[in-house]
Amino acid sequence: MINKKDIQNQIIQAVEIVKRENPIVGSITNTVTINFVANAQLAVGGSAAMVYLPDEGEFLAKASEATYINFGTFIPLYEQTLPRVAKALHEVGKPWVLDPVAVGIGSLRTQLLLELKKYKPTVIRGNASEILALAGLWELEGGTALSTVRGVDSTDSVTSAKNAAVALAKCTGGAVAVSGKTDLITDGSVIAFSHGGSHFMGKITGAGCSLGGVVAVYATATSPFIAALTASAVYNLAGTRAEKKVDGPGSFQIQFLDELYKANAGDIANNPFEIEEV
Ligand SMILES: Nc1ncnc2c1ncn2[C@@H]1O[C@H](COP(=O)(O)OP(=O)(O)OP(=O)(O)O)[C@@H](O)[C@H]1O
Ligand SMILES: Cc1ncsc1CCO
Ligand SMILES: [Mg+2]
Repeated sequence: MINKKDIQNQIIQAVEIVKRENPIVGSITNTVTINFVANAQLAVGGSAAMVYLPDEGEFLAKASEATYINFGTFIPLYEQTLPRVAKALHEVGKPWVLDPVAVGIGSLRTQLLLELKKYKPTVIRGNASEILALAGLWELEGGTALSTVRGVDSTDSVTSAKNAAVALAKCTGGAVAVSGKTDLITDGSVIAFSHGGSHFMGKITGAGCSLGGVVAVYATATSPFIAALTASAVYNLAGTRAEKKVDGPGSFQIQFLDELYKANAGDIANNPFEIEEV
């Protein structure tokens, strides 16, 4: 039986370990939101390091405690960097988070996302359209054709990606997090729905990218499922709190970072969520 209190205790532990240990997390992420990703990782207690080059990525894969790989602004160099880094992570058994941004919009991006399947990302994080399309690309149940993706923003509901998320989690043995108005997090046998956040999160770029970076920070301290749930919970809590203090997306982004920093372990664990068994 899944026990909500037990999950909340694990969230508290993860938050406190991260704040105490300041774990180093390497990222290969898009140029649009790279600064926001690093700032969010620092705000929750992590230490950020961003790279592009293959050998530097391999170095960080081993030297850092977790890694974040985001496909946002794709460049040809990644044809070398990403498989080498994912292979290194798989071999040393370090946790890593995959954000398959805009899966399906180009052939190299598609080819590399197919290639990464065998390195089993610890957590896959994306919006509903990306989770549906990645499951389709990996030929899993619940997936859709790649051609449904139009860009980096979601056109599908979180609940429509439920079967795809479960299938992806069963395929990797890790966790999958689908973001939207309500976030869905699963390890393939349990599903959590995390509530809160703000409509302003869809009006700033990088809420999802930075969420992925923060999942990687928590993945240094706990299981893939708890890491993804903890990150969603602190995002939803900080989003709810920030919205009350601002009147537009510019000030929201600044206030959101402050609220990420100020959120304490107990409040994060108490952010509303429910669980169900698959
Ligand atoms: N309408 C909304 N209401 C509440 N929270 C939201 C809303 N839209 C997004 N969020 C929150 O914003 C965060 C990012 O989710 P989103 O689905 O926007 O990611 P994304 O599309 O990958 O973003 P990006 O690619 O711009 O980084 C999550 O924590 C999610 O809960
Ligand atoms: C807007 C945008 N374009 C490529 S990556 C990115 C950041 C959100 O995914
Ligand atoms: Mg995204």
